[in-house]
Amino acid sequence: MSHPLTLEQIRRAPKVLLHDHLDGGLRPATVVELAEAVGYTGLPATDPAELGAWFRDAADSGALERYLETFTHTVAVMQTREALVRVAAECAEDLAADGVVYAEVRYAPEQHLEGGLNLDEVVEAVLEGFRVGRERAAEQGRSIRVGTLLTAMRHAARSREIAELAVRYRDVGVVGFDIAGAEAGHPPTRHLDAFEYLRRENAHFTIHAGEAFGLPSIWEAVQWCGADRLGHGVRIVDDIEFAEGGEVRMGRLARYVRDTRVPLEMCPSSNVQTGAAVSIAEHPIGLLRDLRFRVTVNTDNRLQSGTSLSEEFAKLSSAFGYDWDDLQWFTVNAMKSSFLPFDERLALINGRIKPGFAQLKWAAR
Ligand SMILES: O=c1[nH]cnc2c1ncn2[C@H]1C[C@H](O)[C@@H](CO)O1
Ligand SMILES: [Zn+2]
Repeated sequence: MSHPLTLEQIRRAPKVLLHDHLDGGLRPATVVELAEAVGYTGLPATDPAELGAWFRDAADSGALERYLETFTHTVAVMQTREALVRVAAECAEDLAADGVVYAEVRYAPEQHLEGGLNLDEVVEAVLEGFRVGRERAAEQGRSIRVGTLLTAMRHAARSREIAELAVRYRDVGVVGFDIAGAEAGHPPTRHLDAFEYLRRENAHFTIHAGEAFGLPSIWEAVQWCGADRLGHGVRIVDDIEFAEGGEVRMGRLARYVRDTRVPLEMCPSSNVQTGAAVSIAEHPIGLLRDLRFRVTVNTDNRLQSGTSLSEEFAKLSSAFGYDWDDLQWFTVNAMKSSFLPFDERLALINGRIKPGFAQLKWAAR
């Protein structure tokens, strides 16, 4: 096995992030300051370092439902325009500092109405925040592009409304739609109306599926709802068997997902925390990459996992011996799978990703 790449090396690579939650990526210090500003007294700690540790521990629960409870605190402090602008601006800055050149960041507008904002005002505040963050990153010599995905919560009943919101803002920074939240008991077909509407509108969407629930959820997302991508999708391995002698046998759904190049937005650390994977070393990403599924690497929730995209890649590089070629493969997969227009995807692949990796590989000779 070759030497694993170091975190510092990986930070320099031009990376692409497709699955990152805005309300799962706040800086701990910002949570503390915003809570103080809005009079939220429910935080489990007010020291930023302690609070960061609390989020990681609490999210380390082994169950998605418990993991999701931690969002009560971040969502509570994201109820004003100022808070949303600040959180989005810092998100863009933090991703750019980590070497991310293109990101799709998601959040659920319906969760940010408690302070009196309406859905459009929420979307506009977040778009403004990304604009501010992008400018600040540019001033520091880092260029990042951020697209937004609007999420509907799968236990709620506002998905059609949120899908319409995503279409309304699609020319000004919103690039797609998603559903998230507790998966078991909330199948994607409950939101079929929203997905059919989006398809009629030629719009893009991804669905969290195959994380806390298995193949039926993935099958519904792909075959009934028409998802362009799968959030996680890790349980697709339930449709892959090893015969004696090591021969791999894939079921029809696994073959369909691989053969039609359905992108899998894999989030290794998050999966270990929610129990969707046993450990990073045993994460199905190793097998799925070997079988040439269209795998991408993502953070999910940087706060809850105490991670960054570079750290996710560093962990994978240690566990699986991934080198620059592998990282470039994951990155090009992600860029190809983004919801940007094709010519813009190509421009990022040829103008930033390939030259960036070529330079790193040249320096490592
Ligand atoms: O990994 C996840 N699975 C399902 N739902 C999730 C995950 N990470 C975050 N969420 C939820 C909690 C957030 O409040 C919401 C919108 O970002 O999405
Ligand atoms: Zn997620």
